[in-house]
Amino acid sequence: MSAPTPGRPNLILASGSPRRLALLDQAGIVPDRLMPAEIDETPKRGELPRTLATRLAAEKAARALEILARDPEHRGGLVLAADTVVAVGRRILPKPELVDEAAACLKLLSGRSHRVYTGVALAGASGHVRTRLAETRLRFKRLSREDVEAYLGSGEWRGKAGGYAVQGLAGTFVVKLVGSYTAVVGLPLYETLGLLAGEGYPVHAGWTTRL
Ligand SMILES: Cc1cn([C@H]2C[C@H](O)[C@@H](COP(=O)(O)OP(=O)(O)OP(=O)(O)O)O2)c(=O)[nH]c1=O
Repeated sequence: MSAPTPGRPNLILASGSPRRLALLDQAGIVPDRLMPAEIDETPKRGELPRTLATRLAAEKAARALEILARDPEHRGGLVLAADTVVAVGRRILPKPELVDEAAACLKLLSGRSHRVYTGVALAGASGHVRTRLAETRLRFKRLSREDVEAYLGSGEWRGKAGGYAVQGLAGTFVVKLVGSYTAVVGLPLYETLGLLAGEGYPVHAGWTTRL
């Protein structure tokens, strides 16, 4: 995807999420390759939301590494993955595909505080996986019937953790956000750049003039 820079490790983004790619781009980082990783995202019995987000991020990175290991063209590199979980207390909300599921999420989030946990994982060339977690607390306004109906009609909830996307229309629901906005959208940039820098990735190399 980008011309390789001498001495820079290859970066593989183990994600099919256009938002994660856009967030990396916002940080001036363009991955060399995309390798979405399909894994079972079912929570374990009694698993805490924060544990789930970290575990799934690590599993996505490990799964992409496994696939890459079978590719003779692949010469090591860093594999980055993330997972976002929305929770009210210990209750983990789904990524709705059906309108009824999305309506149930909005009902639960209306007028309340909830937390968004985004785990980010970076597998180094040796296969060792490091993880970081960003926890963000949000409070939504009390949603009116019109809010809910209009939002459900927008379709923006589909496939999003908790049935909303803060970067879209649901941004109008947020009364308060404490933590990382980029983590809510899907990739915590502070934590991600920390992991990349720790593996020797030149995180500022793409910070050229942008006018
Ligand atoms: C809460 C919230 C989630 N989301 C999205 C981010 C993620 O794409 C999705 C959570 O699902 P994830 O399972 O974290 O990610 P994904 O399956 O979409 O992508 P991949 O595993 O290939 O990386 O919800 C938003 O876009 N905005 C938000 O405000």
